[in-house]
Amino acid sequence: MKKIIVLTGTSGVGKTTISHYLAAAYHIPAIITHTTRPPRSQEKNGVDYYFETPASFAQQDLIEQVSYAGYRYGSSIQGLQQAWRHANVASIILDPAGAQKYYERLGQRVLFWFIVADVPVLTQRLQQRGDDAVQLKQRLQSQEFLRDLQVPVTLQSIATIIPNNDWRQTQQQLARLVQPLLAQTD
Ligand SMILES: Nc1ncnc2c1ncn2[C@@H]1O[C@H](COP(=O)(O)OP(=O)(O)OP(=O)(O)O)[C@@H](O)[C@H]1O
Ligand SMILES: Nc1nc2c(ncn2[C@@H]2O[C@H](COP(=O)(O)O)[C@@H](O)[C@H]2O)c(=O)[nH]1
Repeated sequence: MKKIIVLTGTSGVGKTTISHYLAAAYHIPAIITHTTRPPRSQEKNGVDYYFETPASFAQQDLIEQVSYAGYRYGSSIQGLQQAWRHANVASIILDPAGAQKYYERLGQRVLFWFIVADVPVLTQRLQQRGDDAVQLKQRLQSQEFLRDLQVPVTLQSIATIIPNNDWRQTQQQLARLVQPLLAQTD
């Protein structure tokens, strides 16, 4: 059965880092989603996101879409189909509402991994990542940031919690989770 790892957690917990690691270490492709948010300094169109205008975002064929800290985000059916053409397991980064939608549509195919880290740790990481200071301040105070510190109640029963304070320990937990998954046949 094709599977999708849904990575969720608040800003700066390491979702992108983990999705890149899953791709590099385990050949688990990351599905690229769409956003109207402007790119950060290191981000590239078609790699980190498809960066859209509000008009081009509205033309996408999306499975689900949300507003987060003032911008639109959404994931396309084509992204999922393309990833599953090449691999049995793919990953995607979604907020809790998107994760809930995927679970409703895909049921047992969804592996819901909720990433956590201590707030002082992730705040420092976001500063070091070079996030714009004004935008970072807004984000750390946003209701979405605070909401996404905890597993949504509706997904608690399927959530796997992944602490990401220490990268070596994170890698070890990922290995324990991924190896049996990749060993399963389709
Ligand atoms: N275990 C770790 N140890 C040290 N630094 C880390 C660790 N995990 C992630 N980072 C760093 O923390 C910063 C935030 O990580 P990342 O961009 O992956 O978070 P994110 O959850 O995708 O954030 P956002 O939702 O804001 O895009 C990055 O600079 C990344 O290199
Ligand atoms: N429901 C969806 N959520 C998404 C999608 N792409 C990203 N996200 C989530 O948005 C916030 C903000 O992301 P950032 O890159 O600006 O920090 C974060 O929680 C992501 O998980 C999507 O297509 N659908």
